Amino acid sequence: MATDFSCIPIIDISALIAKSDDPSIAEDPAVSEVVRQLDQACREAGFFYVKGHGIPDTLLKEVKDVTRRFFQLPYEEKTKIKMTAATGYRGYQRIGENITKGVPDMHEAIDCYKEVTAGMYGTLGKPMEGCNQWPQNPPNFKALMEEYISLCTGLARKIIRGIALALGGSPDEFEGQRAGDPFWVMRLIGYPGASTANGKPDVKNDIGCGAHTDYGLLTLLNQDDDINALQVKNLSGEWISAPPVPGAFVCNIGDMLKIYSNGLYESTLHRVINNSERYRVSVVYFYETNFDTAVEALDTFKTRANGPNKFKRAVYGEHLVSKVTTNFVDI
Ligand SMILES: N=C(N)NCCCC[C@H](N)C(=O)O
Ligand SMILES: O=C(O)CCC(=O)C(=O)O
Ligand SMILES: [Fe+2]
Repeated sequence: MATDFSCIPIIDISALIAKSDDPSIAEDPAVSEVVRQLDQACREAGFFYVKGHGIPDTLLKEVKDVTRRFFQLPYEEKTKIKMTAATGYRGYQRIGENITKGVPDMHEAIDCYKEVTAGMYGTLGKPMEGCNQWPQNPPNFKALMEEYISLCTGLARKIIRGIALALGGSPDEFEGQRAGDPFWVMRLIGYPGASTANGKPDVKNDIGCGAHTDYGLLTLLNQDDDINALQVKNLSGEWISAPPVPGAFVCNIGDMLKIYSNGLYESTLHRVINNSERYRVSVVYFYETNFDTAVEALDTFKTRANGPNKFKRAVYGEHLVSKVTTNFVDI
């Protein structure tokens, strides 16, 4: 449940990282303090920063630098890995191709998804079937991103174990059928500076990405240092800035975790407006449930105390497909 938060908390999760697979995790005082902070942040804002996460700063920078260099290439080069329905919505989309609530977003991106092989999830998974399309240069682009995805998957799993405890469940609540085989999405995104987007320097407020919620469990956002562009909506309808905190990820709750928590945790609306003159890059990793799992409120004392089920059960893959197949113009 979002409140009138005015800033987004920073949580040092190092104790949780150290103990996440320890059988005594639930009794560790330092972990309990992290869990308390996660619970508070998820209830009040649905957004928080994490530091002490263990992913090297050099890697956070490298994935952004490689992304930035890709977007500097001429359009003809970028469109060699064009995203279409036939590629399973994987690949490059130009500025204005992604639409949010009917309005074109002022960003370009490479979208990647966990591989879906033919017939893997029957008709449900058909639109997402395909392999990712990676740029040829630098030659280690694919390997670098796969390494990053693997580290983000491990990190998100650990944070989700903490969130399971925060919800009054067992740390294993999201293993197995729920998210033991987590689907993932990664978006490499570029937002032109205000002047480039408009052709003149004085016009502001072009929407880099319109107000939306994320679709799955937990998002790990690695945003450019020094540019303040991400905004998060609080209960009063005010847009609160989520400025970059170097070395930290911005984390936020997705629609599936809202359902699992029976609305105790909100998937908070957020948007991007790059009013700076500079081109902004973000690398966004989305940790999701199993593709074909049906999601409904967990049965823990906290979710039960929040009253009868507030949301209809949802199948994550259906939710994703309904978004992906309506998110783009002209493809
Ligand atoms: N996989 C995720 N969460 N992508 C978020 C993209 C948000 C913009 C999209 N046009 C929308 O309207 O959802
Ligand atoms: O670039 C950002 O800061 C946020 C992007 C985002 O919200 C998304 O891709 O879902
Ligand atoms: Fe988002």
